[in-house]
Amino acid sequence: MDAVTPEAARLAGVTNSKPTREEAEEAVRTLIAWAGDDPAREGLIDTPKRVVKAWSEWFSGYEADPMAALGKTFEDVQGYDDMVMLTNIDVESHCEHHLAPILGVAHVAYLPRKAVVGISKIARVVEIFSKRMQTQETMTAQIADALTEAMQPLGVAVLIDAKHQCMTTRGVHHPNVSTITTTFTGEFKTDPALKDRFIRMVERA
Ligand SMILES: Nc1nc2c(ncn2[C@@H]2O[C@H](COP(=O)(O)OP(=O)(O)OP(=O)(O)O)[C@@H](O)[C@H]2O)c(=O)[nH]1
Ligand SMILES: [Zn+2]
Repeated sequence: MDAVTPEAARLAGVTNSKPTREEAEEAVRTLIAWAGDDPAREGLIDTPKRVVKAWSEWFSGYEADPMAALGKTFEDVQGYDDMVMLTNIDVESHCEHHLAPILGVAHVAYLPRKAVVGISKIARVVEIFSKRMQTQETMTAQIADALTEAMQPLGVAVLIDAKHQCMTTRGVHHPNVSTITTTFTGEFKTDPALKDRFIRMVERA
């Protein structure tokens, strides 16, 4: 994570440069000491380096632009005009309140107006938004917004079903609770039969 993209800066509301890798590693040493261990002991000596590297994977979504991922659309689909749906897209995110993992799946559908996108790009968009500090509600809405902006479809449906480790491994400690969030736009909002079809597909996914 060496550069802050304009997209990331806008989202974070910052324009100043980010801390150096060395400063980030020093912050990890501080947290290790605060937790009660010795950051200088052999087993922990390389941990700050590893943690910073892991963070650049877990938060790689600040570097990526979802609209660039959705930049290429196709119109030659032989008149195909029904719902396109991807189920069980893995979601590996972190809650913005505790930086604890959010693990689950996203189900995403859209009703094309004209343009469609490569199906892998939908999974990429889920990944880009999930690899940021998030709330599940924001992530759900952002995925729907990005697809709407890129394709101007007749409607979008997004359902995320996830477990928040801030709730399952600490705090209120309910290990079995799942959180489900949905965003429906356009015809998914106005046509109950279409929304029902989406829900039924999710149930059998
Ligand atoms: N709405 C929403 N809440 C979330 C999400 N991720 C975590 N939270 C909640 O954010 C809240 C933060 O509450 P606070 O009272 O500020 O923090 P806390 O003292 O750590 O709360 P507890 O988790 O209840 O121990 C908690 O209720 C979390 O369950 C999310 O994606 N969406
Ligand atoms: Zn949390």
